[in-house]
Amino acid sequence: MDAAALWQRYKDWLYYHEGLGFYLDVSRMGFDDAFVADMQPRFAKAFADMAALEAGAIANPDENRMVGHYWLRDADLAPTPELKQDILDTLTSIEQFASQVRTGGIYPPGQERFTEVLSIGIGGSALGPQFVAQALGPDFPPLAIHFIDNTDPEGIDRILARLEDKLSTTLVIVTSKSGGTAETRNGMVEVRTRFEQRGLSFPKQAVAITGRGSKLENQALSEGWLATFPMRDWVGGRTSELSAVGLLPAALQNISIRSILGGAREMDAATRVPDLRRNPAALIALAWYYAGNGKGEKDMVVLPYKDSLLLFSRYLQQLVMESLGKEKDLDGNLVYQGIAVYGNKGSTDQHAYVQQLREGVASFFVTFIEVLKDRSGDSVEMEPGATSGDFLFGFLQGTRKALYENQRQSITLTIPEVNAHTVGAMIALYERAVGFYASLVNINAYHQPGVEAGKLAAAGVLDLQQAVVNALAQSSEPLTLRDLAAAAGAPDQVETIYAIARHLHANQRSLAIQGNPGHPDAIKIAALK
Ligand SMILES: O=P(O)(O)OC[C@H]1O[C@](O)(CO)[C@@H](O)[C@@H]1O
Repeated sequence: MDAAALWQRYKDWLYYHEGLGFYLDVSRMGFDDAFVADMQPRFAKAFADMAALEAGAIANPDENRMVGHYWLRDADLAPTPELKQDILDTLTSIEQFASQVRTGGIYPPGQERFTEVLSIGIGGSALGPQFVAQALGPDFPPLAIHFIDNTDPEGIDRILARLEDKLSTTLVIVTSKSGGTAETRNGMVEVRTRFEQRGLSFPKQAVAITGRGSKLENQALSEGWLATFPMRDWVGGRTSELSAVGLLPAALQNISIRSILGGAREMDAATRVPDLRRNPAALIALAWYYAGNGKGEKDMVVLPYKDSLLLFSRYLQQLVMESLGKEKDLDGNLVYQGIAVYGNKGSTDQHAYVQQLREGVASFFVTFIEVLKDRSGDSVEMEPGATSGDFLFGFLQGTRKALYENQRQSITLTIPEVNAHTVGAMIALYERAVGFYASLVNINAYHQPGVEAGKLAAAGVLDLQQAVVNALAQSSEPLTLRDLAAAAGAPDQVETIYAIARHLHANQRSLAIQGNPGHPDAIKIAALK
């Protein structure tokens, strides 16, 4: 396509939202008019599905649940007056609680005020708050935020070491919709133990964000934690950023949660328009479908050219991959759907993997995110007429062009600046794009059956570990792996028992490996006395 034709295509497909100052360019995706025409019936269905979802249909049939994250930013949309009131009341209680904590009305025992927030959660109960904290957190927040989002002991120790002197003024938020996620429970127990070792009362400094009736909620209520906030069953973990999950930590950092919600609401209105060309989320879903042939054949590389958006790619990774990565479609056919998402930030990645993007395997399309405003205040010139921001801009444009010239496709999203309003809008944009795409390929975007298999397998490994330790304790002499497996009642699990032995040995717990661990058949395992 020559330059004039490309410019025409750019103008033909350019989407601009005046209120949000938001642009979307899909001109560098190679679809033609015939493809768009072919897709129209699928989009008609996607728009109808979305309207039904917003009206309260059971859009998550496997779990028999409504899908209501859109109601969080426009409570008038909630399908019943009770739900509407619940949303409004929760918002008010978040604002009141956060304001009292910030101003010292709610304070830790024996201290003037809370100075830190420690957020414990994983997946959808961590990624949104982490992304928003990095994107919008002020330089000097009233409460500095820290995260434990794994069951890695060293990771937990590192955070606790940083908080050591401030534990007595740390507000702990435990976030878990199910209230039973092992990693989150472990993080909570670890932190609680540290509190107790320091003579601090954990309940007096703890808040739970969790589902009604969950184990976590019961614990928080029975122990008299500072507060509990709800996670409703009609809000999924990966779409929970604009529920208490994201709003409470944001409000504690003095980020305007009304602006985040307002931006999302405005984007929701824009993505409710049942016309492909006038709907930015539909355009994104169209581009995804085209790029990957409706089967996720191309990965999505997310390249925000702004440091504060670094975690957006990680946030999108869960949103897109946990929603779209499904074995079966809604009719039960095996489809193995999904879109792989990765990314970091431009132009940093130019000096890492962009080499492969430009010249290597063409297994992807790029989503560029451009932010028009460079910084608050003036910029110095690095070279005559060129600031640091001009360089960043130039690298984005240059990479986009270089990729296109080598038949690598891209989408470009442009926002005026990173603020609460635009961040809310971006979250809403991708929530909707994922919903549309799921309709296009006929899958349930709102469940995650695959995750359960890994959780069950992990529990099985821990049961086996216990059986191994018990079997060794009853043995009067060291055992070969094969004999140990037989004694533990798991003769076909020798490899897992080898892994268990290595791990326990390295931590000097319960057993020791005798012999060269590189030769599994030659080693013996002895109980540690
Ligand atoms: O909020 P919870 O129930 O602790 O779950 C955390 C995360 O774990 C998952 O359920 C996957 O295991 C995600 O969907 C969810 O965001």
